[in-house]
Amino acid sequence: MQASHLAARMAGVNLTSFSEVGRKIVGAALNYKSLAQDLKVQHPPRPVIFLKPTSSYINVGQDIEISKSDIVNYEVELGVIIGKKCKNIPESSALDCIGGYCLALDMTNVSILSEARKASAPWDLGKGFDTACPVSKFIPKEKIKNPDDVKLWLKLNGTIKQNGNTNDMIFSTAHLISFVSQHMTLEPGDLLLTGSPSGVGPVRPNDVLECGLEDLVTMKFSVKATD
Ligand SMILES: O=C(O)/C=C/C(=O)CC(=O)C(=O)O
Repeated sequence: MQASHLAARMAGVNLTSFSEVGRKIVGAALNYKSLAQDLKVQHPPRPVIFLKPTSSYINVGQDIEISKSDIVNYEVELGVIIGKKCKNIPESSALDCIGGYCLALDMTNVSILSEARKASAPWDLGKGFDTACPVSKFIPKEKIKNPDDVKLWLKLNGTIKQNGNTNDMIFSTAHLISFVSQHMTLEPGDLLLTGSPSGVGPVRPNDVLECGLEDLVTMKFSVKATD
């Protein structure tokens, strides 16, 4: 068993149930060069971090829920599951904090988020609505040798829309963990969303999203209208 998985066990956290037991979801926005280019934004000088509540988690078999009047984007991401308590961790040892991984969708309510950005207001409502964080099953740490070189893809209704690699990230996985740990303690079971490659776009009710990470996992979610 990996040392960080063991540390989590000793802290009473079963990482395979991260979406039930984890206490926070920390996201990094605009962390891919290709997406920054698509959106015509400058590379951020430091990671742009937001939080999603854990009530936004859904697992395979549940539906993404949106209002017909809102623009809601899909964003496929590598999720890092924290395996041990991390506070003020240097980048050189940050990868030791990883307990495992998952594939995640950072569903984003663009209607709300763009208004928030214009008003320099917080991103929470755009990122944290119920069903905004669909996740795969837990992927053991040893299955991914290098989190900064992992292929990920997404299809919308069978058409490929995102096809990226984490080697396109602006800030590495270790940098993100280290940076966040200088500001908030990361705990076993927490999820770090590492950003999304180019090709993000909107979903409509009855759409089906399918995505995958290397040959490790695929997952499928349907979109339903709440109104
Ligand atoms: O720029 C915006 O309004 C929103 C950007 C995002 O939602 C980007 C991400 O969350 C991401 O790059 O992963």
